Amino acid sequence: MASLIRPLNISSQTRALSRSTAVASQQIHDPDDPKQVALYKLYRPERVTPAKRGVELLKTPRLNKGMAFSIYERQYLGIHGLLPPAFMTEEQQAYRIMTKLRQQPDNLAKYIQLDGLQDRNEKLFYRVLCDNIKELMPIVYTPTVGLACQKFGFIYRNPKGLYVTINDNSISKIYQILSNWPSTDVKAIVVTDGERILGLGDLGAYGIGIPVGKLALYVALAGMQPDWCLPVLIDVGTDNQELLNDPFYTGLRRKRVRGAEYDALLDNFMKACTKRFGQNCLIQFEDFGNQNAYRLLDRYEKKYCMFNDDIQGTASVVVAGLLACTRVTKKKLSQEKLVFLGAGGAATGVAEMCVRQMQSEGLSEEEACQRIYMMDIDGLITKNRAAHLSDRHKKFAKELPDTKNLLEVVKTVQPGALIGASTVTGAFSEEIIKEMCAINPRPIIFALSNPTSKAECTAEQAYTISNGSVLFASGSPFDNVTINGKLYKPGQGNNAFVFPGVALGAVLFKVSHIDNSLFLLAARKVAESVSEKSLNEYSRIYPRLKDIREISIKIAIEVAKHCYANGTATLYPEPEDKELFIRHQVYDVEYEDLINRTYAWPAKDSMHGFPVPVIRRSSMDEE
Ligand SMILES: NC(=O)C1=CN([C@@H]2O[C@H](COP(=O)(O)OP(=O)(O)OC[C@H]3O[C@@H](n4cnc5c(N)ncnc54)[C@H](OP(=O)(O)O)[C@@H]3O)[C@@H](O)[C@H]2O)C=CC1
Ligand SMILES: CC(=O)C(=O)O
Ligand SMILES: [Mg+2]
Repeated sequence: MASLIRPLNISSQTRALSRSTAVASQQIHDPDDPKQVALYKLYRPERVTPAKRGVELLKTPRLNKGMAFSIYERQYLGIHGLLPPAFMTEEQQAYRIMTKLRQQPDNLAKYIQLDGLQDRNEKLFYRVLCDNIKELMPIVYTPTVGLACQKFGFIYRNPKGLYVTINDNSISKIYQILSNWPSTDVKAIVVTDGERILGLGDLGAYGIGIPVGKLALYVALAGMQPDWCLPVLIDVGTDNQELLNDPFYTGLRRKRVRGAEYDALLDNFMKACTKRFGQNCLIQFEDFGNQNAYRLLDRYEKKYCMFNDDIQGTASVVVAGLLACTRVTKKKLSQEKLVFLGAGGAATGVAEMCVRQMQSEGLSEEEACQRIYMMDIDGLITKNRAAHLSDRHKKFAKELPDTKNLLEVVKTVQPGALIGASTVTGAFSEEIIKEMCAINPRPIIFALSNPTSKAECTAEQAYTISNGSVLFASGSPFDNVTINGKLYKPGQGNNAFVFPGVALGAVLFKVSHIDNSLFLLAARKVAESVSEKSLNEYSRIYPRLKDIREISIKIAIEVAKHCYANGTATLYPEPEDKELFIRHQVYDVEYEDLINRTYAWPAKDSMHGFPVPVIRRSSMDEE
């Protein structure tokens, strides 16, 4: 421990470095600028002295600071003597957590430890998550969250969201449930019905882990306030027989309800949310099954402030990756041919956004669709299959023979990019990757299916088989790969680059509807955030994970500009300086002083009166 923690008076620059991701909110504070001070006072989040005291305060995760409570707080708030007499800074607590976490035997144990921390001390949970995002995102999010969902009944300890079931099918009942949630200031809901949890299929009520994980990223990657966020599981049963037989299953033991009753539940849910939390409450749909995802998006997108992350968020992040690739291939997206393995919500959303991007580059819609080839479980989408295709897929149908053979399709089409969102592990075989390399000097291969166990190929396979020429991305993270002494850093093509920023903009500027074109704007922001060094030195076509927080702010600014221009932003007066407005409201992972809760300018380098240790950045957090 002594070698890692050095008590000393460190310069503000060193501290800023060690906390760079955590304090984005304070980066432009200048107490000498009266304009900034005035705006800060106008936009600062409400602060009130907590009504809770004593043990009750220590058991409130949003307020608890453990041994970081100062002597004044301990005495004033009735907790003196309830804690060990020593004091710890937040940094020391974070260090202790990380040390223990790294000693856990596996990722599920790490997930459980972090889950427990979130239940005890919310601010410390986010502090640890923000400071170690590259190391911990695979725990709170894909791939470990998938395993946690599969084992949810067994590892269950505390509820972290709301459950609305088919037995609560009326607006008043759902309103009642929403009213039971302790925060009245909910501004964003992530909801799933658990039918398509990552690529793991129907996990029913165990799917609650996904909204919980997505909302943890709202806070960690965009600085949303935790009490604005509500995870919801809609339980209409499950068709997963294993779960129905599972003694620990936490949901309704019945087959899935479909049809009119299901639709009525969803309608009632949307109305009840709006009634309870207001018409600007954002509702993010997540991991709905193929037959409902697009249908519900079409049904609600013009009526509510909502989006489907798997369709629109994924589309945005994949187009971002493709745009970054154009800087290497020196070909516009509209000059590429693309083959998709999978034609569900994710792949179809991406294909449609590629069409929009190609149109912006001068192609007609028909010409753009001609460049896109899609395969589903029945094979290539061809004109022969037209009678059984949805309208969405008809426009991509090709005058080609039916085939289920991806290699044959790649040989026939000669695509520049191969994109997998199929949940088929290992579908991109050595032969297929070699064929892509024979066609292209820099083939684009995205294995987007989650979790890692479902990826169409691994990073190692893609880089090794292509001898490093591939422009690769995957939905779940892979380790770096070294070939012939050269280091390759696979980017994570995951909607986590997009949904936090879009949500932040939508919530802060009180957007009434999420216009689909926002996602194309977000894609361009993500693409332009990829550095030349990243592209040229490491073939990495996505930004670093630790940059997402700043990217989210950029995306939120784009959302604001676009929504004021098209009249969907309803926050008035329109903030003159949107960036400052955002930065003043994002969540700060530094503990607050609970008794001196004045509206003072936040101290730039508050040391809590104690020596502050320097925490070494995680070795995984390098470039
Ligand atoms: N990286 C990221 O950010 C994201 C990744 N994903 C991942 O993408 C995957 C798919 O998600 P989503 O589109 O929402 O799921 P869907 O269930 O909507 O779609 C899956 C698609 O894969 C097709 N498919 C299944 N088996 C095969 C096969 N053997 N050959 C060809 N196609 C096949 C299905 O065909 P059919 O339609 O005929 O059933 C369907 O079109 C998941 O693993 C998910 O985790 C999703 C969102 C974001
Ligand atoms: C990333 C994501 O949203 C998914 O795999 O479903
Ligand atoms: Mg999803």
